[in-house]
Amino acid sequence: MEKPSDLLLDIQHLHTGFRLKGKFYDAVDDVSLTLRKNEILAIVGESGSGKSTLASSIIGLYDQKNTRVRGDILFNELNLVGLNESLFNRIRGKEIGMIFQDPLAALNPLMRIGAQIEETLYYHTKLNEKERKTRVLELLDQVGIPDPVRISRQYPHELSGGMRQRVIIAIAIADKPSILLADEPTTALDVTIQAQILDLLKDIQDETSAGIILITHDLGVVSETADRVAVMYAGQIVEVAPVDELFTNPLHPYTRSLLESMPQTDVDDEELHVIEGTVPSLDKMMTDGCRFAPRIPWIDATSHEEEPILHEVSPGHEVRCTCYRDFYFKN
Ligand SMILES: Nc1ncnc2c1ncn2[C@@H]1O[C@H](COP(=O)(O)OP(=O)(O)OP(=O)(O)O)[C@@H](O)[C@H]1O
Repeated sequence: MEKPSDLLLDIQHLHTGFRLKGKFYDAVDDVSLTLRKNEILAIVGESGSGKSTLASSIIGLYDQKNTRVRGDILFNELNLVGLNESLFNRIRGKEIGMIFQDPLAALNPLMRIGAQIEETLYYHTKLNEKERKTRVLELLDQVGIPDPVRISRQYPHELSGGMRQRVIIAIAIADKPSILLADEPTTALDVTIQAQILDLLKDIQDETSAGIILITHDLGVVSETADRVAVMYAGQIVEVAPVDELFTNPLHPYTRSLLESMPQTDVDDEELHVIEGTVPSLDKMMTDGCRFAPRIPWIDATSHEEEPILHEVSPGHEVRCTCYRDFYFKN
């Protein structure tokens, strides 16, 4: 049974809108989600579904002038929505570690690896110089880097992509944050290295009990790593479920379509076909009705709800709109 104290992040009715030609359009539209200690929550969806916007809302990294964020993101009773920049600077890196897709872009090309990790420790801890240097080597060892002394003296371009991502992870966990936010952490890496980095994230979760938000478009990554999955489409969560439940009993037509596009899926082949189309751009997004309806035009309009909500179909498994009940694939 989960304890209330396990709750790390409580996102309620989050709307994040971008200004386009003088008008705000919500790229994240009424998203409510929780993250608990020791859990890997995957957020999946095609390009443009709002995953990165959700991540940048959590860590407060957006252009204040052209972005409107409403709702609540509660972290230890602190609301991150509207938090001032100096408080956010204390939370980012220290309480919420970040891992991004492109480690090369996230590292300073002119600074040795050890110095970059030490810089984080300098800003976020009270360790003295000697302690920081020792901790740098411990961190490199923790993320599976062989010969930490040698690697700490190297520059980012001297390391492979997988090694660089390990360095980014070392920086992200340097101050033992309670939350790790990983946005497509393995997309730029080849398959073998991807698996190693995912294993490393799981090891870190085991060792630190951190809650991890893993943003990805890759359901293979999800099946191997996540505990719970939220599927996003056009700014909304369309289905959320424990990982096994999502893979064995996918309900929303969009989830089923994503699963069908996965190689070697277990879902019944005869029944499923990939649905054509893409996520609409922000200014073309429907604001009412089922946003997925245009991609399944053969489903009768009466199957959709006028204002689709998330329905709990079993404990922890929710699906948006009633159309899933009548859904079947047809080419
Ligand atoms: N700064 C911005 N200004 C205007 N529109 C934006 C901005 N950032 C994202 N968008 C739009 O918001 C929508 C959601 O984008 P977002 O990057 O969050 O999706 P995503 O699911 O993370 O996609 P990807 O996997 O390609 O990163 C898209 O239509 C995108 O074009």
